[in-house]
Amino acid sequence: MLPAQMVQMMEPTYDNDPLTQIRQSTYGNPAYTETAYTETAYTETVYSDSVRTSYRSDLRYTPDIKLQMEEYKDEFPNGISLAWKSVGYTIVNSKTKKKQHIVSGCSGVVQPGEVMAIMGPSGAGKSTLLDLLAGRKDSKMVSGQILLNGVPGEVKYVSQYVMQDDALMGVLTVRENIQFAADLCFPPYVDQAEKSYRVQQIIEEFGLDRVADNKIGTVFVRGVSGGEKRRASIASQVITLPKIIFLDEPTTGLDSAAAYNVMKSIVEMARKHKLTVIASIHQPSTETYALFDKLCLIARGNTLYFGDREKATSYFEGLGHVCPPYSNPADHFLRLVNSDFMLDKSQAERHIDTFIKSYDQSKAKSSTLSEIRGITKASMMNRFSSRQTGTYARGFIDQTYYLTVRSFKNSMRNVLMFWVRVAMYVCLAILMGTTWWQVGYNQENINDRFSAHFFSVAFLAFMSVAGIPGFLEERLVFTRERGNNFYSVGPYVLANTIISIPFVMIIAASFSVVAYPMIGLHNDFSNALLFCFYLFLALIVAESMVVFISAVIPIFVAALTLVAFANGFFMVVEGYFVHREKIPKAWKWAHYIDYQKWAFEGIIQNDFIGLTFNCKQISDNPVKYFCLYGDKSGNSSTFTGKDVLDDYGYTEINLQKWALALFGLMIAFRIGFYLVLRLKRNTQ
Ligand SMILES: Nc1ncnc2c1ncn2[C@@H]1O[C@H](COP(=O)(O)OP(=O)(O)OP(=O)(O)O)[C@@H](O)[C@H]1O
Repeated sequence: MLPAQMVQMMEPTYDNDPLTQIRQSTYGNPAYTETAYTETAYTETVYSDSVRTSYRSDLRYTPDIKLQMEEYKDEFPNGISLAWKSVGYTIVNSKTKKKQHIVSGCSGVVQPGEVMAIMGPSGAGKSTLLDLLAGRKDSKMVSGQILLNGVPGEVKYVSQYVMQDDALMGVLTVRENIQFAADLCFPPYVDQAEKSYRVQQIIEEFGLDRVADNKIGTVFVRGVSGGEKRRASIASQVITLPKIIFLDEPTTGLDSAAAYNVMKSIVEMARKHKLTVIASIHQPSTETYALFDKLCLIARGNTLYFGDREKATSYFEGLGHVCPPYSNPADHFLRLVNSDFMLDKSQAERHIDTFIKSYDQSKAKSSTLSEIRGITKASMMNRFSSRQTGTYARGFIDQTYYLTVRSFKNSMRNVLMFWVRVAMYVCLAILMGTTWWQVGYNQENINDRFSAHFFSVAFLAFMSVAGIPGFLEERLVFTRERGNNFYSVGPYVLANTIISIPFVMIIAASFSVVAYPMIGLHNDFSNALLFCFYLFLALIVAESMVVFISAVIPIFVAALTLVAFANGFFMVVEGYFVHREKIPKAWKWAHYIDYQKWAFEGIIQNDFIGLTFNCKQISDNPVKYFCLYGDKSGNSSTFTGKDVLDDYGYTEINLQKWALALFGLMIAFRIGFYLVLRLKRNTQ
């Protein structure tokens, strides 16, 4: 039974609906307390003062219902502390085969509501430490212990890793991007109104109210500022208020004011919702640095200082490194521990060793260790238990639905991706129509007809390369969202396939409507429809090949070259330039996997069969004709389209089977696309 139904069964006797409270608690509302289900009356504040809800809990419910509801409430209303003891990460150097300590012996603790900065010079090990704490490293190479509320546990069930890039859909608004994340991250029993409420709340918390309905921005559309984009990206990734948040350099690429605003939003959110936040950061400004509660300063993978941010200055003063007046402490520390530019290598090593040793013997370290001991529960044999939700909040169908809706909006609004292509195809159709204008039914027009069909298929398919930039942009968003477990590969590939159908249909139809009558092809509506259908099939295979190749090599120039090469190659082995029988044995296989061949042959069959062509009259008395095809005795004035196809050896074409071959190729490329994306995740 869903919680919503359970709650409705309770028939509350108060004015305000407790449903909201109970549902909110399911995704971590800190205002919710453990007492929510005790059988005494109580009042509590939910979300904001403006939404003050009071209710009595003398409700009619059975013990069973109570149990189920307990399962859905916020498991950790007071947040989760994160502690790490002697954490290390060691790799084996592939060249020297020697062990290399990337991070070693790091300890620390961050309490709920606190925000910690990991700082250090470039290559110090910040990202590695962040990944270690987030449980993103291969456990075989990891040493030490990660403790959640004092006991070992799986960080991934209670945390979110916010990646550095702002991969958002540029043509969608800030609200739409965050709403998409909400749709996929909240479980199905959280209804639309509640999700929208939560979206509005996080928009306000991140100071995005003013630009909520502005587009993120693309190369064509001026969107929100860099700082707003970063905040929108972070907001969309923490919409469910995970208890622990890891941020990989959240301020990189921003000016100091934008960086400050980003960090301020994060800090306020952490305080308000008792979230534990850890961020790696490069050179924060004085104001941004002052927002942090704790500092973990590392170099060469070792801790040089861990503790309260406020105490760091006096700690280094104690070591004789006074922070000059009016200077930024963060800059001061980073300069102090940066040995990259020391010419003497051993001197540089000694310089860092001094800091490592000083910290090992410091009060700062011993008080950190005693704080960890303090929160360590009596028995370390216990494991941190949290509700281990499935990997995804929504099922396959929901994921596919939300992805399809978003892709549809994206394509409709993305001028570059779609409408420019449609315009280009229509222009090409006009160009072809005027060039092949009313191609006619004389025998000298046969070649023109073939070339019109060849060019229609080949050029339309070739121009599917125009989809590469749009796909690569979307792929970045996919990579981030998949990393955040918004959805799996299957729904993404399915949505991508579904959404390509209407758009490819529009392209095929807009081309056919213009080109077909202008060229003067087989004058029958059903033939025109079949022409359009075959172009549609060819294009959908071409699109599938584009996404497959772009998934294999997600680099624009490389993908473009490879797709162009494949299409060029398919043109060569199609059987148009070189007679099918003359294609060398070595390339025969390519002829059969060539989608252009199946489309071209289907289209010529559709056009030629049923048509009659005129031979050339060569004498008046007696009347004699010269026929290139069919009856060449000179007595016949016409020949059929079938005669032409027979002459070229196209005797076995079956329209249904040829369409099936195209469909099969589309499925094959889509399966390849799916496998590549799956495989890439596993190897990342
Ligand atoms: N898997 C690995 N194999 C080899 N070297 C590694 C590996 N992981 C990390 N390193 C090395 O360990 C060091 C620390 O890397 P890390 O990316 O954590 O540093 P960082 O402090 O985040 O650097 P930056 O600020 O420049 O991003 C670097 O010298 C890096 O090359």
